Amino acid sequence: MVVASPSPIRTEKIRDIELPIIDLLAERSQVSKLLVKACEEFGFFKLINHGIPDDTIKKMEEESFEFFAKPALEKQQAGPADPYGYGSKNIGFNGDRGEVEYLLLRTDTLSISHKSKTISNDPNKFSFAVIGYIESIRNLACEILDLMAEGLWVPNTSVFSRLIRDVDSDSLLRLNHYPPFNPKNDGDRLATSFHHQIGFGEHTDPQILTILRSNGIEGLQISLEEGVWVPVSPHPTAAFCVNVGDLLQAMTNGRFLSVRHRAVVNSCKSRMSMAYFGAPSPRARISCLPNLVATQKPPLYRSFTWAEFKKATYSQQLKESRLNLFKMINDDQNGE
Ligand SMILES: C=C1C[C@]23C[C@@]1(O)CC[C@H]2[C@@]12CC[C@H](O)[C@@](C)(C(=O)O1)[C@H]2[C@@H]3C(=O)O
Ligand SMILES: O=C(O)CCC(=O)C(=O)O
Ligand SMILES: [Fe+2]
Repeated sequence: MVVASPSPIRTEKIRDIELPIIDLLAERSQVSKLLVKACEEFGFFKLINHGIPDDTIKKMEEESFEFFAKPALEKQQAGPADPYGYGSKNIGFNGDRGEVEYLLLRTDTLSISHKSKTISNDPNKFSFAVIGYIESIRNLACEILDLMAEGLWVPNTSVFSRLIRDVDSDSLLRLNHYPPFNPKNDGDRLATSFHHQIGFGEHTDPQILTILRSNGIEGLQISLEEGVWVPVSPHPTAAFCVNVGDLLQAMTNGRFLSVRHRAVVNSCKSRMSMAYFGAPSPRARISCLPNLVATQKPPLYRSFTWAEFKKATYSQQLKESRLNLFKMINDDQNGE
């Protein structure tokens, strides 16, 4: 028998914190300092004056809305999400569920052109919009990563961006749609449990960097302290919210934080988000940067390939802390 677990929302605290807003048009060394500070303190920030043309964003959003407005059977033509394709309510392969439907796409041109035939009645229009959006977002991600490297005084400032510029980069685009959910109007027996107001359960993003755009409806929350959730208010002009992924935390030897976040469902408005996850090639080896290691700060994680990390990610539930599997075991911790 399935028993609804008691609602955890009553034991959670919601706190209001304003995330840093970073203006990419400000003076370069100032921007890189602010980026480093934001990644160390929050792992998240909002971005303004990012330079992505409105039209590129608009075209992508229109395609996304059009797709989610289709009848379920048509959307399923793009699926199942194994892991690329269309999914609804089931997330990943380990029993996670949420009030969300989504489309997960690889970001290489060939795969988008191919997949678009199963997604849209006008595949050329769809692939044109997606390829244009991905190209702009990838360039933006690289620009941010180079600035971060400058702020960290890393000798080779393309140390992060070269990973996602790789032709074999495993970057992803995820389109999420959270239909409005009002438990009172839902006949589902479990509907009154808090579980069903969760659109996308708490997790960290495994990749290097995530660039998220939402349709101005609130729902994203971050947790800097266990049990305390901070809603990220949609910024009227900040088109993007950026966050550090697990790989960047590992490469910066824990200086940057890959922070837990989740998406909750709005009771009357439909929410849509588009997340670009910048990832390296499966063969890429991830190790912490030498200039961030010192006698007092030994490496926190062992070196690993993205293929290894991804395998661990997909074998676990959303909420698991995957980086823990790669922690160095040092003698102090063994009490020796
Ligand atoms: C339950 C899962 C879904 C996920 C793979 C995983 O096993 C654990 C991490 C999940 C996550 C979170 C961030 C991204 O949305 C995502 C695409 C990713 O790379 O890791 C998802 C995975 C997914 O939905 O397939
Ligand atoms: O929809 C959102 O705001 C967050 C989605 C998310 O965290 C993800 O897709 O990994
Ligand atoms: Fe996420």
